[in-house]
This record gives sequence, structure tokens and C-alpha cells, in this order.
Amino acid sequence: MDHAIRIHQVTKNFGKKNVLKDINLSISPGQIYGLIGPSGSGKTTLIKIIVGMDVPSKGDVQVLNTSIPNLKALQNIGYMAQSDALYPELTGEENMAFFASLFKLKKSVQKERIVYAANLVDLSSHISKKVGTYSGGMKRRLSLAIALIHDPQILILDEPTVGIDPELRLSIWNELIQLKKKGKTILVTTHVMDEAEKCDYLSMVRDGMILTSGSPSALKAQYNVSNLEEVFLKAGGTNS
Ligand SMILES: Nc1ncnc2c1ncn2[C@@H]1O[C@H](COP(=O)(O)OP(=O)(O)OP(=O)(O)O)[C@@H](O)[C@H]1O
Repeated sequence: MDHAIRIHQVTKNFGKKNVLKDINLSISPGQIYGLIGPSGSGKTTLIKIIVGMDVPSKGDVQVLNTSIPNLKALQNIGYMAQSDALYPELTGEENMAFFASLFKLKKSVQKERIVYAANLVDLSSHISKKVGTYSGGMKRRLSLAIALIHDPQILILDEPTVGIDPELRLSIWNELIQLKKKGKTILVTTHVMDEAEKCDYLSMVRDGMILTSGSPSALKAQYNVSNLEEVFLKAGGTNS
């Protein structure tokens, strides 16, 4: 397989508003691919199209060589949305078990995965509490645990570390790097430049277009700057 995710000339309009313009990108298996761009640039819209929650006005998306939307392909995708979709009346563990059951995991596997995922996001001592009592950061962590619950081949994470303290953010990124080493493909959106630095490959998005793409070091070399913020400004023509 030469790509885990392939986006071909995707355009999205909401009424007369053109939100994505002829987006082409291809993500190799085992890569951490970052989408960075300001609020409203179209990152979430693109992600929703990749997971089949929205359809493009034009163009097509393939995940693991399957055209999206496709129910079966979803088995291979772990998706963490920007807003948490959790059941506040259930405990953290019950929320995880519910989502695990949607993927038809065996009970024994389910238990193992819940222990693993809760530990990963440092929620092990809170999983018996109702989610309604969780802080915003705890809910983000639980959403990330749920995205990982079925051990998907592809992880799609929309601003996964918003509201999470720096220490845990670092440990989550370390785990994402471990998952990548196991061959998982990870697509992540972020506003945080030090997270962008950890990606293997980046696309900078503005106004529904990809301004520039490349590895963090290649981008800095190409624009002859020392940090990714400057790459963004130069690529967007704001600083030239
Ligand atoms: N369902 C919708 N109907 C109309 N406009 C929409 C809809 N969804 C998104 N948009 C518009 O599309 C544009 C891109 O939004 P999107 O959420 O994809 O941006 P984003 O880059 O993810 O921003 P953020 O980082 O704030 O989440 C925005 O102008 C937004 O208002």
C-alpha cells in the first residue's frame, strides 16, 4: 500500500461559501501527519470528510485503498472529534466499554484495551467516576482513549491536546510516536507549533488551501527560517 489516506481534488462548499479548494494530499502508512492552520481555515471540515461524516462537493477520499464513506473502513479509523461526544451519566469505563462494543471487541480484549487506554491518558484512577463530574481536560483525555480503544490502524485526532496540561501532553505525544513506530498512521490537527515540530510531515492550511507542505526541517530550510511560525507567515505571503 503506498498511502494510508489519499485526498484527491477535494472541494467543499457550504451554500455559496467555498471552504476547501482543490485539496490534494497523500499520507504514507506509519507517518504522523500534521495539519496546521488558523481557526476557520478548513481543517475540521477536511477531517470530517476523511472520516465520512461529511461529503465533499467535488473530489474523493480513500482510506486504506477504500473510497470513503464506507462503514467497514471505519473499523480501521480511530477518530477524536474537536468536541467531546461522551455520555455524562456513564462512568469513564462504561463510556469506553460502550464504544468498544460498537467495534465488537471480545470482552477479554475489551478489558485489556480499557486498561491500556485509561493508563495512556492517565485516567486509571478516575474511570469509575461519572463523566459528568470530569473536567474539560479529563473529557479530552477520555475522548482520546476512546479513539484508541479498538486499536485502529489509522488515528485521526482533531486538536487532541487542547485543555491538557504540558506534562500529560508530552506523554501523549510520546505515546503517539510509539504508535507510529508500531506502524499506525496518525493525522493530527494542531495550533501548537511545538506539536507541529513532532510531525513527520506537515501541511499548512489557510482559507481552505494548502499553502505549503513538507517535513518540519525541510520547510524551515525551504523558507530559510528557524521556526515553523515563520514558515507559515512566509508561505502565506504575510511576511514577504
Ligand atoms: N456545517 C457548516 N455550515 C456552514 N459553514 C460551515 C459548516 N462547517 C464549517 N463551516 C465553515 O467552514 C469554515 C471552516 O471551518 P472548520 O471548522 O473546518 O475550520 P478549522 O480550521 O477546523 O477551525 P478550528 O481550528 O477553529 O476548528 C469556517 O468558516 C466555518 O464557519
